Amino acid sequence: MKLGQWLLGRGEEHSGIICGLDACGKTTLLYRWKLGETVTTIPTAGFNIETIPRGKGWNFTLWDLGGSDRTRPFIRHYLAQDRFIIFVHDCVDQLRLDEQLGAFHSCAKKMLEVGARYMWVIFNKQDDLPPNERDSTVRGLMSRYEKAAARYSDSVVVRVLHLPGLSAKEGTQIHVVLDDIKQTLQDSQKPTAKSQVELKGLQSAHAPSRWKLVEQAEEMVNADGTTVEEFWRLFESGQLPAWDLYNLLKAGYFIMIDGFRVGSSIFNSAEVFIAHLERLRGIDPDRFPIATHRTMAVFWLVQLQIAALNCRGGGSEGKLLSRDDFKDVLVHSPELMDAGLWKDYYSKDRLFTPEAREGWCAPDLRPFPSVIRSHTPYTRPHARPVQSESDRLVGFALVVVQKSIRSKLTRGAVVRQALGALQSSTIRQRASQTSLPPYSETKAYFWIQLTHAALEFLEAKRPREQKSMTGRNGSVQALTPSAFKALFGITGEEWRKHYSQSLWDSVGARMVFADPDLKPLPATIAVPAFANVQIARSKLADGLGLLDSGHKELPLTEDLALMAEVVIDEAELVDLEGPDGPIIRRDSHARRLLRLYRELFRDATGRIANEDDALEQSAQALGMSAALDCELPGFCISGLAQRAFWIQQVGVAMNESSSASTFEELISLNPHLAYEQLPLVYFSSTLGASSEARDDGVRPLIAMTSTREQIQRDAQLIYSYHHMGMSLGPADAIFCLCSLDTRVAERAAQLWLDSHAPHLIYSGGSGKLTAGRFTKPEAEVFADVARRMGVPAERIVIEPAATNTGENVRFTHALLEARGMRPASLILVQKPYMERRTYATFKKQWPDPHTAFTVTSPRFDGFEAYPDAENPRDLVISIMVGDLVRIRDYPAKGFQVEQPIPREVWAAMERLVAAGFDKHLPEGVLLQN
Ligand SMILES: Nc1nc2c(ncn2[C@@H]2O[C@H](COP(=O)(O)OP(=O)(O)OP(=O)(O)O)[C@@H](O)[C@H]2O)c(=O)[nH]1
Ligand SMILES: [Mg+2]
Repeated sequence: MKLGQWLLGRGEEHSGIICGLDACGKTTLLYRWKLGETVTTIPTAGFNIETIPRGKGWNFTLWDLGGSDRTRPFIRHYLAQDRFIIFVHDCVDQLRLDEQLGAFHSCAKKMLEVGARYMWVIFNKQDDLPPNERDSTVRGLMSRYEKAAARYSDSVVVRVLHLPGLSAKEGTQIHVVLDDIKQTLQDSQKPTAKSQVELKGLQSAHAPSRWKLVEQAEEMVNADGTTVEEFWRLFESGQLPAWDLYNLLKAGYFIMIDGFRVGSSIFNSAEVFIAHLERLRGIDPDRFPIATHRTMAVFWLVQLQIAALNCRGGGSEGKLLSRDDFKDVLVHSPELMDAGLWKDYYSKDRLFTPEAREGWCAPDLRPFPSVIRSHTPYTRPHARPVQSESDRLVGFALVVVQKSIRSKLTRGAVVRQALGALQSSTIRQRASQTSLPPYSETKAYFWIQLTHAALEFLEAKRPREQKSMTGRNGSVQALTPSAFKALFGITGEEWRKHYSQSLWDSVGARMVFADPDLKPLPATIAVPAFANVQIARSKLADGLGLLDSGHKELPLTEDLALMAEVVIDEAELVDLEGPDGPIIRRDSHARRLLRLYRELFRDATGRIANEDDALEQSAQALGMSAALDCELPGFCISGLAQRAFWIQQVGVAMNESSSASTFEELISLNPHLAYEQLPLVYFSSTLGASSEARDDGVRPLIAMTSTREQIQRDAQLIYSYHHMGMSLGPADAIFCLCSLDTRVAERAAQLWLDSHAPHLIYSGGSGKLTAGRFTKPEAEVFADVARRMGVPAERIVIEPAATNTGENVRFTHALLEARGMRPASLILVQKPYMERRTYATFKKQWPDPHTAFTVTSPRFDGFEAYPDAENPRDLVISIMVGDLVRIRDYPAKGFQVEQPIPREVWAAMERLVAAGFDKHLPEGVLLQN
């Protein structure tokens, strides 16, 4: 790639951002350049953008950023490595000199962050200075800025321009500014020895070129012929032909997907990943040298997670992600092929510390990207079908009017917010979608007015009909844009009755609302023919059907921006009481968000104490949501899953927006938070509403499959494995292993009553589970059951001391020996899911090698039928899981004979452990099979 292209982006496009405090003259300057005249300006709520030709293929695209405190932080969305800044200083505004310099510093810092190179500082409104002071004032200011700029001179070129008399209003000297910019950029394109060195330096500061990575990713993917199963087998057995980044990512991806499916957090998946790496290192430390590094493991899994979600966002909406998708994900996010990707987030000093190895450390350079961001339309410009301008504006107007009807704010306030939101989002989207027409205040306002007139008609004039027309709740809130358009027969050409084409499209009408030149705007619009009502009703039903199916797209950027504005304004009123209670509803989203925000900062005023604190806190919030051991008192969102979701979202947003120091800033930088139905973008509605989501809490960010079903399937699989299903013949004795479950006692007694054997042995003292619940040894409780069922006491042998299966064997064998009993065959009776372990233990430990064993248990119709009040489902699953691990590990210790464990059974166990059924694992166990 050519140096110039690299510096300035593709082709000859040169983009810059005009910055400076409010009212310093940015908009005036922009339109002086664009139109050659002075326009009447209002404070810019969002942005203006214009393209200004500068001779022979040189075009400047200039962004004019509103200078208010509220809009200034938005610069981070627009500044890029290849964009320059024109910083406008207002010479007249001497009271705010320090504030102006402060704004300059924050621009320079943002440039450092993104690696932008050039900034121009100009001094505006010199026409307003007394002529005799002009020169000295400007020179004084210049030296202040030059000094300030020196701090950044290593990375940023700041050109402080001396242009006597510069005035945007009068147009004096302003063209020299663009000339200087052009000249400087042209010069910088001529490769000099120095700039090549700089280029090299900058590139290695991090990041191989994206093309290289794309190439590498594609090469690896094309060369990879192994099937998913084959790969996993090779990985598990330590036989992968190469242990490179690609295979590492692939293994990490598989583990992440497995974790996702069972709802375990990235942190848990990282543990599984680490355990695998340790295992491989155990197999062959030379081939698999990667040592445990928890932060690094989490880092890569987070990157894979984001890549997976991005890829999913790119097309296969709603489809479950699986191991098979790895190649797609990688090609979609080739940056994963950059082994130094972590350098964007961590300094070496932070990453290579014992703490980062042992535990998880938050990144110190830049927070991880939030997953949601990649779903927002402005980074995913093609996510939505391209709409016509009128469709887009009608849809927007509908949201605005619906909001204004519901909101406590005045209609004027909502509309003002809406226009600002629309303006900035239009401009933002135009950056990636050049076909989008520019923002026009007149057009936007026209459609709002028209929509308002229509809804006014529905809402006020004809309440009864309105109900039948708008369906559900009889509320205009339920109207979808298509239903609305059908209902009123809106074609998108309505403006023609009111405006001439030339006024409609004029630059002036874009800037400020222009009164119609043909006919005044309507106050209300009547519903046309009845037929339209029918169409509308069916379209509305469609819309509602969609709503019910749960999965949602994130709304358009402008809708989000408006929602954000409303949340911000409502939040300001949250603490106010009106005559009939709080002004803002108790269950309003704004109230919840504000509360969560305050909780997360643990600071009643909602201000960040300092940046480190904020980072620490949001890192904690992430951890909290992962571990879900956090309860927010009074945070009234139904269900832990929802709560965890919002903690995660707000936490990530806080982590990301370190520049936001207030709730207001946080929300305007992260407007998606204002969308109440955000969880539905991730959760399917069924899962979100399920009782597990309410009660259990932990769920993956996206719902891959119902976790309950998966747990059910896995539990059944392990249950069936443990249950050996042997057929029974006559034997010398029935040997019952006692526990909490007296149904086992009954089964054994029944076998005796059915004459399977002359003797009935009960063995068991008090185990972990029965201690404190039975007042006497298990064997005695069990024997009581048998006696009640009619087994004579003299046929019952009681061994009341054993606390585990090994002791059952030894103690009972000794007891029988003492009585001179040497059974040649035993029927072992146990709980269904402990058959196999019991059998394997007796086979190994029973001192008489000639004794034959069969094993049985009470009958149940599958796993679901087994749990009861005394043996609750979750406990049983945990025990089954623990026993499966013992079946693997105990032969090596000499406790049991070997039993083969099918792979799918083991995998089911791992999923259950990841889902939290790990309470009965043997101590210090490693789960790799
Ligand atoms: N005397 C004088 N006034 C100017 C000059 N440039 C702009 N103004 C005036 O300053 C006021 C603010 O100008 P704008 O262009 O709207 O300022 P802005 O920087 O875009 O302000 P925001 O959009 O609020 O950030 C207007 O009244 C302009 O007429 C100038 O060169 N000289
Ligand atoms: Mg402006």
